[in-house]
Amino acid sequence: MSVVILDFGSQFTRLIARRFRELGAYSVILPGSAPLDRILRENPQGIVLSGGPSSVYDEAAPKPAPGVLDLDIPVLGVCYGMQYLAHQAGGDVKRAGKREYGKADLTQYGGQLFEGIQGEFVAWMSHSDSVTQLPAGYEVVAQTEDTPVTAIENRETRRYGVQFHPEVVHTPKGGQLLANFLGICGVTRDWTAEHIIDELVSDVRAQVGDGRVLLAISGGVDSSTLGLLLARAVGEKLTAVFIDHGLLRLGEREQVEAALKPLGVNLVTVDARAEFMAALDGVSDPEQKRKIIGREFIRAFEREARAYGPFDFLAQGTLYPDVIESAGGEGAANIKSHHNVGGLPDDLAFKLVEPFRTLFKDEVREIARLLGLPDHIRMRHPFPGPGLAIRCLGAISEEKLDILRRVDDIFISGLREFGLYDGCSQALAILTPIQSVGVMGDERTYSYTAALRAVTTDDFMTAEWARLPYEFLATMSNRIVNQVHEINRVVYDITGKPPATIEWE
Ligand SMILES: Nc1ncnc2c1ncn2[C@@H]1O[C@H](COP(=O)(O)OP(=O)(O)OP(=O)(O)O)[C@@H](O)[C@H]1O
Ligand SMILES: O=c1[nH]c(=O)c2[nH+]cn([C@@H]3O[C@H](COP(=O)(O)O)[C@@H](O)[C@H]3O)c2[nH]1
Ligand SMILES: NC(=O)CC[C@H](N)C(=O)O
Ligand SMILES: [Mg+2]
Repeated sequence: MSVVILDFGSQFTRLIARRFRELGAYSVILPGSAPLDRILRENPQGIVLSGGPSSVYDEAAPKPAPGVLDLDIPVLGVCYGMQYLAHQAGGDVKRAGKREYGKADLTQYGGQLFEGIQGEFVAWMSHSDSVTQLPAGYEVVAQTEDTPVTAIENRETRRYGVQFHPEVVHTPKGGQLLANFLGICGVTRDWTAEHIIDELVSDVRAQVGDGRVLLAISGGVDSSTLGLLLARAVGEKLTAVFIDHGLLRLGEREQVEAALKPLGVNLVTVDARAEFMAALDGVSDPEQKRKIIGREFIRAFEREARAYGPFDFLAQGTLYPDVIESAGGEGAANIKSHHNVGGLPDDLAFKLVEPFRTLFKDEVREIARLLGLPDHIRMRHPFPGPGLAIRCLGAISEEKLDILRRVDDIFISGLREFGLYDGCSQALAILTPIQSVGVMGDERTYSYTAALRAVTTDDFMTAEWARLPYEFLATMSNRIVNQVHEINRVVYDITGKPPATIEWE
């Protein structure tokens, strides 16, 4: 039993599935045009039609396959999906005079979808078209100032539509609305992270068969959790490879080895420092750096495959944000090439095993908890695969990496010492190429500026800069300038994501 989500190209389709998972419901995303028999194979108790960039009145507008809307099960249309329901039932959809983008308050609401919801309802909108004429059998159940038809329902046929996006965090009561839809569908909400683990294990077994797997492991939460999952799925056929590319933090190699040992995965550490440094020599463009790092990772895995292999599969702890930022979504823009997705070389000889590709970080942490990953790894701040290379702006050098390593160590140890580490989702130091004038011990200095950054976020898709106490920042600034002689100025980054990103490159 499931809910089938038909994808018409929205940026948020995966978030609908994610909200259902949070509510304990199992859902499957299929292409918008999936044939009826494919949908029926999922035993759907309800169908969601996602949003999308098209307009329903366009000739080429995507549609569900014939017969899908004749099924006698509840259907929820979101944005484009609602417009499609209205259009298909004989209503009218037109380009609205006012485009609604961002937050809107519902001026009134009621009906089955909103049952039990009270108080103000903030809805997040992103549309240019609106339903201008209601089809027969439907009634309007919510409105905003600019959009008279913001939610519709037809109780008899159990067809529902919302113009806003209940799946995004900016619609705070959207989860309740989706829960109401699950109730209307009669879905039993017993789908838990344990089920997800069982499903991932059986998917991996089906994909890998008798093949051998090389797991790219970093000591971070995603790949360590994957290590435990793969140990359960394929056991002995697994070799975990940790690359020291010379871009790690102070003492990190030893810490990672010590942390991974008790997990019982078969671990190989590879020293690839010379190869990475040679390949990055003189390269200053951030995308080029990322592509080179992606390629060097694969070349290093290939060398290990020759030594310990052969391996048919390369397993990586890739998450959904890595994919979408690397332009992996339908029509999505390339923000930056994550080394494990957009940075992969074209001639990749391994087949990829990436069971977490559709999940978000907090979901992986929940899986990690159930698989028994120790908390010090589970709650560790993420550290990007390209490491310090994307925090040492412009062309890197051993000297610059060494400066950055010492600054980073002071900042991260300081956060722990002051009990602030767990309150931030991620913290980092950046070495800027800016040199400026200072005065130390009555002498003129002309040295580098270090930047500190700390953010809070759940899913790393959006983030706030952390409001660290001034006293703490003052202590950090003092320690850094006193202990790292190459630095004479420290700044704190006060930009959210968007408009900035978490890493500076
Ligand atoms: N030094 C490394 N050696 C081997 N594989 C790595 C290394 N760094 C990253 N990877 C691979 O790239 C993937 C993506 O890196 P990413 O940093 O997003 O995840 P992570 O390190 O597992 O977790 P976290 O995000 O918490 O740091 C990892 O899951 C892992 O498969
Ligand atoms: O393994 C990785 N390979 C990469 O190429 C990469 N780029 C960014 N990140 C991490 O992803 C999250 C979002 O970062 P941004 O806001 O900078 O895009 C943050 O947690 C970043 O540290 C990466 N992780
Ligand atoms: N987000 C959406 O689904 C948008 C639907 C449609 N393209 C509109 O602009 O109204
Ligand atoms: Mg990492």
